[in-house]
Amino acid sequence: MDRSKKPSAIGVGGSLPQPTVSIKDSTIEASLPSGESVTVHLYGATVTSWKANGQEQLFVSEKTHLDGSKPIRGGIPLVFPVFGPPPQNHVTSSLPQHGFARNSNWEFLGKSSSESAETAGQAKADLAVKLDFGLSHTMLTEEFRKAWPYEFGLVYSVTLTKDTLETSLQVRNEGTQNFDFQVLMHTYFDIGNLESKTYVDKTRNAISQSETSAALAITEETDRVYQDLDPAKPIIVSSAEDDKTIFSITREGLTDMVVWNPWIEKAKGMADFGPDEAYKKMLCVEAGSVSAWQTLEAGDAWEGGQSIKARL
Ligand SMILES: O=P(O)(O)OC[C@H]1O[C@H](O)[C@H](O)[C@@H](O)[C@@H]1O
Repeated sequence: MDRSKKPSAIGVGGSLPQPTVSIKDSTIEASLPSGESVTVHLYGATVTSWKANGQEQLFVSEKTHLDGSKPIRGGIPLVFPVFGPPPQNHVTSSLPQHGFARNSNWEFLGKSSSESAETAGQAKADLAVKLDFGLSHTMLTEEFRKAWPYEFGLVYSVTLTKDTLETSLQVRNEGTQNFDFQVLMHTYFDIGNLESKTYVDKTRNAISQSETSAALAITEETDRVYQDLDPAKPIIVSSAEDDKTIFSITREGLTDMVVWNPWIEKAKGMADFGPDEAYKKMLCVEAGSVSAWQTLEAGDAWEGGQSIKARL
């Protein structure tokens, strides 16, 4: 029997609080009725804040530029189409370090929210809000378009649920030529205080040849690329002191993981990193596909993403 046209009973369903989305200047903020929120800056479609369990989960440098003159130092900058300094004599050679996605103005494509099916006694438990952002070749500066002359479309989705932050990127080849790309979600985690406790990144399932230990202690400058990981097996960032999980990251389509902490000297050398000692409260754990090139054929699309749980 089709009851869709019948008025719903007062107090059921529709009267429950819904997610809110607000747009202010160049930022989009989404909040759930349970208090979690996420903020995305249109410059780079950079997630600049994720609040969950009553606290900020991402690190943003006090000295970051937010005016579009430099990539945002913190949150989740997106690396595309090249990771690190571009190789010489390569199609990406004229691009800046980490490509152009983090230094381009994206557009907000809209929001959608969803709820899990109502189950007895557990109505609408899994409320989620998704924000979509777009970047295409027509939106790039002339300089970037010349440096990477492919016709592409990116759709970046940021989904907030009570327990997770999910970020996923769809890359479309809208041209007639194949292109190669690398991609990375350069997540700066706020880990509280590295000084009073030692934190480790448990790359439990790393099959990298050089990494024999399942856990990596962060006690000095660290910049490593772990390759060929099983994306479904979580990377755990935990406190060595009490082995408590701080973050747990699963991925789809992203088999590499970069772990980076600049430590004291490098932190001091970065003009947009501050305060100097902030290296003690941040750790970058970056899900990506960077150790090889993904080839995307004309007309094809690729998708990859991460799902993060914090301080559960
Ligand atoms: O200073 P950026 O261009 O933002 O790069 C910051 C860092 O990104 C990644 O984590 C790389 O592995 C590091 O080598 C690099 O220093």
